Amino acid sequence: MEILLYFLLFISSILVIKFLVPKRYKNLPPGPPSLPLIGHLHLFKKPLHRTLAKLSDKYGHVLYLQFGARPVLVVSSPSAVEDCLAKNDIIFANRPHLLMGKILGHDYTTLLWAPYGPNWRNLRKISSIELLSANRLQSYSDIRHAEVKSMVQRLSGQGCDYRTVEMKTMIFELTLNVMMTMIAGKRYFGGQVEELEQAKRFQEIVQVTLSISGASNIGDFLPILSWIGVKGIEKKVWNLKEKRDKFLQELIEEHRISRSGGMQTKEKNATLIDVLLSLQQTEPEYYTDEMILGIIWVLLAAGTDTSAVTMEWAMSLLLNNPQVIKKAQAEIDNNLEQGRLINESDVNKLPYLHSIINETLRLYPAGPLLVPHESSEECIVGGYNVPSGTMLLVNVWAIQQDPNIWVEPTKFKPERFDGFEGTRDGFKLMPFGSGRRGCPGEGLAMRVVGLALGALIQCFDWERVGEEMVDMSEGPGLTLPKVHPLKAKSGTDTSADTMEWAMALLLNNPQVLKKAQVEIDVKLKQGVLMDESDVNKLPYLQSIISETLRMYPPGPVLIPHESSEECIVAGHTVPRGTTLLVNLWAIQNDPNLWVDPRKFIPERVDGLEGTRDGFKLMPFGSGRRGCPGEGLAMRVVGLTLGALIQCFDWERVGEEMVDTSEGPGLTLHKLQPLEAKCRPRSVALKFISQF
Ligand code: HEM
Repeated sequence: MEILLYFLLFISSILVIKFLVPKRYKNLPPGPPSLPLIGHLHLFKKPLHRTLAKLSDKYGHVLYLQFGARPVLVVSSPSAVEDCLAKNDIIFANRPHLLMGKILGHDYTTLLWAPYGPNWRNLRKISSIELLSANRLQSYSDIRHAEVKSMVQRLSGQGCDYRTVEMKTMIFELTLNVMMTMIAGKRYFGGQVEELEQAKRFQEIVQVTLSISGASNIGDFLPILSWIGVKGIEKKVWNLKEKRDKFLQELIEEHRISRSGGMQTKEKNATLIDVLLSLQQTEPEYYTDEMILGIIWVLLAAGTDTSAVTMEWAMSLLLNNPQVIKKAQAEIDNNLEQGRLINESDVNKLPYLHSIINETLRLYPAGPLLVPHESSEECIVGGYNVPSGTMLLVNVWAIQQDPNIWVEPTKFKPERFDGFEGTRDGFKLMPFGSGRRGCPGEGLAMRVVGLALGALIQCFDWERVGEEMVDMSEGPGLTLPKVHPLKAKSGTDTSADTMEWAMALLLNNPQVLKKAQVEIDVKLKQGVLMDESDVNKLPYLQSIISETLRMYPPGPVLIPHESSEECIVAGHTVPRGTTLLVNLWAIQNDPNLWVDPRKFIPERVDGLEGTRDGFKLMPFGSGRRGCPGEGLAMRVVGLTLGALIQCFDWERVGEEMVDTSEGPGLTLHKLQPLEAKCRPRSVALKFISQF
């Protein structure tokens, strides 16, 4: 079998060299030596923009590479970009045929993937005039304001102390909600989600899309691998397409039904699907469902992650540069009336905020290599001949950090944009691309990013989670994601640690969660959110908390005591002035005292009143220096945990059990912050919707 495979590879490499590798051109741009068959694929290291920047430094800013069977031109100087995207704009206004475009782009017919020609021109016209025009965007400004307000409310609901916030998730959900409300009038994340099943399906589609977007498909460069049956990520992408198309088709159907039922939407409230369906009525042959579906997906795919990663980078840069946050807060406070949340029209009066966004887009452009273009004819770039059918990568990242163009290019200095308007400076700053295939969503992106970032700066003080600077490493993927999702501090306490442990244990023991839900449903009044006095009626919930405190006492070694006199302990003499460390954790997990001590079995403390069992269970310590906050902690944990169990169904994020490794420090906290999936329970929907 192996011999056959090598034979096929050999034969196919000869075929590729003969038929696919372009005939020798004279005056091609320079490039490093290449290997047979794979060309320069062995140099393909992520992040690709950094690898290509190093190669360009060595071989020149017009660089010619061979990714397997595909010739590639990499440009990384303003004049070379001008040659491609201004002088030869039409020639380079095509996209290469890659697997994603074939499957997710409906055989290269959608706006993102279509070749330059009448179909692309028409799609572009529709998006500019009908979907993303200034008027249309203005008509959706309330949607964006409401989403940003809801994010601020959720963050403020966490109290006045600093708390750690999962910034990445929060920002990503905000942009998805904004886009889906504009497109279909639906929000799928956060509070007030109405169609839970639909929301869950959508969330799954988004997750798979994100996991696929960072993967490269080797078959795009070595087609022979596809021919001999090496499919790579192809199957995953087909599955995604099937689920995505079914989901979007149902959304279109829903809108069609409500329109035909006489619920014609007023122009102001029309969603983008409504706009496209009314165009379908006038020209059904062109505006097919498949075409509408393609447009919606491109807007979602191109518009969500790009804006979200830009905000995440901006917040990371701000956390590492607190003086910039202070200056931006002062600008907002001086320009807006006190007590009012920033709105989109305010953003225009805030040049420093605008400079922060430009400086973020300069350092971390969401498309560091733009989207690949392809030449439809032979042309000249930087004095070199470039064959037809060459894939073009514009290394915007390298240009925007070039020390010959920018002073101290790696430093975050929004002031460098003082007095600068817009987001484009010739060909040296162009985070949204340039020319015919430049980004049509720039207006929307700048509104969403400006408003959301402005609100986060206006409404909150921010701090890093630890002493260290926020890690700024870049991950793989198309939209320059951060390797480490951003968290920021907005307090920490033992009650929070206990709740996190309890939730982790419940996720790993779903039968306990079910039993606790049944107890709450049976003992409490239906349709009413539990309150503190209910906790006393719920012995199983209390057992869960006691068992959590047994396995993971917040103070695993009690706060040190000291003997003021000589005394006898277990028959031994202990001198005066001895520090006493009580290893509570060891006692509470001692196999001589507890059966299967590392197993989470709340039933073992059935019938126990309070949280104390002699000296074998005493999470709050004992005696004169025992914890005076026990009562408060039990109320907070009991009520919060109870409400979480009452209101939501919980699931682990993946198949694996939740990692319960313990972190360093005096309080026993989880090493890995807990992540979980939840959805509101039907019994609780009514009161959740009133929050
Ligand atoms: C900060 C946010 C964003 C950034 C940095 C960004 C950047 C880009 C870049 C660099 C390109 C490729 C240009 C080229 O190939 O020459 C692009 C294309 C595109 N963008 Fe954006 N984008 C953002 C947000 C959006 C939004 C909100 C939408 C729409 C809802 C959108 C829709 C598109 C589409 C449809 C294309 C493909 C255009 C075509 O091929 O004709 N983008 N964007």
